[in-house]
Amino acid sequence: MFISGRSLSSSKIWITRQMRDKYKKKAVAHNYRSRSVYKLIELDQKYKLLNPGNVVIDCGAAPGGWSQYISQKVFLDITKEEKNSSTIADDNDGDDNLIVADRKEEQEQKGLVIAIDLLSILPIHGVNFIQGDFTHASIQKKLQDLLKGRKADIVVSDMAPNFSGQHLADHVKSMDLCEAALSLSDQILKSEGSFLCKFLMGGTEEEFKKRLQERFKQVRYEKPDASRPKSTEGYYMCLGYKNNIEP
Ligand SMILES: C[S@@+](CC[C@H](N)C(=O)[O-])C[C@H]1O[C@@H](n2cnc3c(N)ncnc32)[C@H](O)[C@@H]1O
Repeated sequence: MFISGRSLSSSKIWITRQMRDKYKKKAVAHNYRSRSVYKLIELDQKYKLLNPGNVVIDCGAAPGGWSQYISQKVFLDITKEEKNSSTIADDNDGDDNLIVADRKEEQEQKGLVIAIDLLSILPIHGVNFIQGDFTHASIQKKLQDLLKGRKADIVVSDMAPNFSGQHLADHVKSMDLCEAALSLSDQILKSEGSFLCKFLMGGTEEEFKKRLQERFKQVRYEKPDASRPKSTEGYYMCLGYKNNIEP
């Protein structure tokens, strides 16, 4: 018997795994749309990637877990910080709340988050969503239009191809998505900007890493705790874009 393309026994295994998965439980408890948000959170905590007022591009965003977290960091951190300090100074007749509102408005004006995916997503506060194939010139043109000449602080890509079951073919498609994300970064990243991309291992990732090293001061391989050990996925975390690369 099949349920949504899975046999009954593999569906049972999938459901049991989901129920046991600590990141899945955390994502539900914190209203995140994906467990994979914890991969980004781990890397953000380690490298301090995302800050209020940043310009961020999220490639392969559906269902939206990463974009939710990015939006919180780009638009709302300032509110938390200011609220904490206003708890200490509580004798100012609400002046702190005005400061919070002003600073928040300032960040909302400065910050820009653009998310792209083949699939649609439900709206997320502050996130400009483009539906379409990231590798198509028309989609990248829409992205450039939204940027209005501004440069990005960080480009993240959690894009993954539909798994065909043929490991080598999936690896090649995954590296093509990485190449597309890097090529966009060459056009829009600020000097000293960051780039994070997921890939499926399979042999050519070392070649790709060399090209990253030409462009960034630091390139590290990462396998966040939330990335399932059995999965062949890994991430390249790149810091300090050198900005002297011809696109
Ligand atoms: C692992 S999911 C991303 C999960 C996301 N980071 C989150 O936290 O919700 C990978 C996504 O990449 C998208 N994707 C794959 N190829 C793409 C392409 N060529 N253009 C845009 N999105 C693509 C898929 O549609 C899929 O939604």
